[in-house]
Amino acid sequence: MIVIEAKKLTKRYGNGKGVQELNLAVNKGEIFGFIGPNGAGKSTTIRMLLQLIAPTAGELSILGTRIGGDHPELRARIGYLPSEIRLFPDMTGKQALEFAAAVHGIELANSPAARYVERLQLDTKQKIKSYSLGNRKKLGILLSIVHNPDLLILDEPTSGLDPLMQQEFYDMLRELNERHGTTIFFSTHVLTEVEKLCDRVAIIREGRLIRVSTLEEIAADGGHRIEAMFREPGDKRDEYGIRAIDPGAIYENGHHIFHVGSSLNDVLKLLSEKQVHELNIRKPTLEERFMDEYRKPQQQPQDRSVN
Ligand SMILES: Nc1ncnc2c1ncn2[C@@H]1O[C@H](COP(=O)(O)OP(=O)(O)OP(=O)(O)O)[C@@H](O)[C@H]1O
Repeated sequence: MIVIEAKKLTKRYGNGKGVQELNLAVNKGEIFGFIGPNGAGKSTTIRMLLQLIAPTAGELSILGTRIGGDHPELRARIGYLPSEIRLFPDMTGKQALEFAAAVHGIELANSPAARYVERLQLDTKQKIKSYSLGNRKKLGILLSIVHNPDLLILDEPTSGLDPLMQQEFYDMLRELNERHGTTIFFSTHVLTEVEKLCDRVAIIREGRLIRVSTLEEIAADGGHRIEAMFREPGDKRDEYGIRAIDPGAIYENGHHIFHVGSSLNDVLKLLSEKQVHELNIRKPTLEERFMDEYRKPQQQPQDRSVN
């Protein structure tokens, strides 16, 4: 079953920004990462998934319901953690959780949130106004799962959590996913988060989806990362023909960083004719592959495999 299905989903703001013709299919039980640099369109997409804003064009179905008009029944099946949570400051954590459970017509004790309060080491007797940023985040996470949603949407969920709590949070998400079959869709800038959690990842840039892949597919992309420093100072990308090999080549502090496909012959020939001061050739890390995807010159929209 497809839990999130977007076809040519578009949101255009008055300033021409937004997201353009997104095609996306997230399957039931997937942990799906949505990554992209600042301003790429992650929050805009999430707001459309939550029916907080209406698309300008395109189609969207959530949990088998075609979006358009009001769908209160869907709200009972979706959990959402916004990137910045607004909470009632004078409530205690426990009161907030009980309130959220009551809104959904359930007992807090029967909710998955009750199980995780202790795990996340949250003191729910304290008033929310005394909570640190990390504790507010923890409460937000618990509030988003109070009603055991079928689909959990998280907007930059771990910002503000220390590494130990992040790990606890990842374990919790994995457990929710395995025990309840919860489909999890989350946006992030944090690449290690994607690596630790996701089955598949969509990369968005400048409002367009540039890739949807499994992590294995991204890791298996062929190619080499080359970092070269030349005896002659300055940026040699054009003069030495480096940009002809990789239009996305970058120049930083005397280093020329570029990528080639599986064959190194052309680049070795080129380098052998120059005065090379330092050279490093290796397979890129997963993080570098993501950064490459961010930096790549914009391709024709949707010309990479999008499932
Ligand atoms: N209400 C709005 N009116 C006009 N432009 C907007 C509005 N909301 C977002 N934008 C623009 O749309 C683009 C996408 O923004 P969005 O907030 O969705 O990106 P994002 O990927 O969530 O970024 P970040 O990681 O910084 O939160 C940006 O260029 C942003 O400036």
